[in-house]
Amino acid sequence: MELIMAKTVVLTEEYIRSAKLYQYQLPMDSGVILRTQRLATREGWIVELRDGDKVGFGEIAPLPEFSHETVEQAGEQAKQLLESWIQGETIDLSQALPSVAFGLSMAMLEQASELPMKGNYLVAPLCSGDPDDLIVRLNEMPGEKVAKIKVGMYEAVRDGIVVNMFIEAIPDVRLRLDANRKWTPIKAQQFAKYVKPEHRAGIAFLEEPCKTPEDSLAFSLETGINIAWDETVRDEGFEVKAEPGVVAIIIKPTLVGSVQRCMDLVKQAHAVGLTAVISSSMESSLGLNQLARFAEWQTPGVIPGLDTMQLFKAQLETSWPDCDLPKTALSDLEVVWQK
Ligand SMILES: O=C(O)CCC(=O)c1ccccc1C(=O)O
Ligand SMILES: [Mg+2]
Repeated sequence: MELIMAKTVVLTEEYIRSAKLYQYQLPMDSGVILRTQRLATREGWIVELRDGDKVGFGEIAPLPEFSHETVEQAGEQAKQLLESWIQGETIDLSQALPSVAFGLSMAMLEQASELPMKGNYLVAPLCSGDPDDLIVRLNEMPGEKVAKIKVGMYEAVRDGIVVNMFIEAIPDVRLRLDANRKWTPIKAQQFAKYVKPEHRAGIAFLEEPCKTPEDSLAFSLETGINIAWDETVRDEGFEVKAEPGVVAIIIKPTLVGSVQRCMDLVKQAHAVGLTAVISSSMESSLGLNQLARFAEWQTPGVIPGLDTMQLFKAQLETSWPDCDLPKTALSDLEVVWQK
């Protein structure tokens, strides 16, 4: 009898689908530069899915200079796919724009109560200014001390000195360095030359040292410094495989695509012994919280690359732990579409 009743409830709920699309704009810290442009305002969409009394949210926010789609294109596609979802159709996200696939699949996951609540908020502190600030934060960090430093912006010599300084100040630190494909093989070699050999073990990995994956692999072979793929994960035809010197893949869901695609990548990475690191594409606090939950669920024990709340001047709906920035509620946003 109980079984039959439960079934009836599910059937009726399936046909009470509704959805909303909110538009958000959040002010950024004045110093945020993405490749060639300053990002003064972060823009995107929040999708709200309802089915019966179950609700789920997702963030669709193409990142300028990184995503290939614009925020307008993403919004248009989101509306089309939401129309189908409302009709009760199963929607195929494998062909959708990455940011749309990510936001919609996350909303569906949350709506189906399949995204666990517990998040990993122990993020890898990102050094985006004064190295002394990072040392203070690392000393306060419980457990494994992992930090992320951008390299390749100034002289390779300076980067080498900064790395030596960190490892000398905090001997058990595990640095994640990120060159974002900025170096030629010669520049990368210069950097390696300045990092004292006994300090190389303090580098957990260096993300994308060179302009091409081939040069990065050669760099790792020559220097013994472990590397990780980030941009390469989004290259056409990328396949997860074990390669000498490669220890991790960085997964930025907004740039990669659906939750399912991200889970496949994590699974494939683990199968060949690589670490998978869930990382931010500068989502608002709403999306960032979901990424922290996703990271705890799919990559337990691995510190995610989510220290990007500090780049914002405001939060959205969900608070980020220990962040005292002002918060905009979803109810303050404009609903641009609903059904
Ligand atoms: O990965 C992290 O720890 C923080 C996120 C980050 O570095 C990033 C965020 C948005 C766009 C590009 C990048 C990057 O990897 O350079
Ligand atoms: Mg990177």
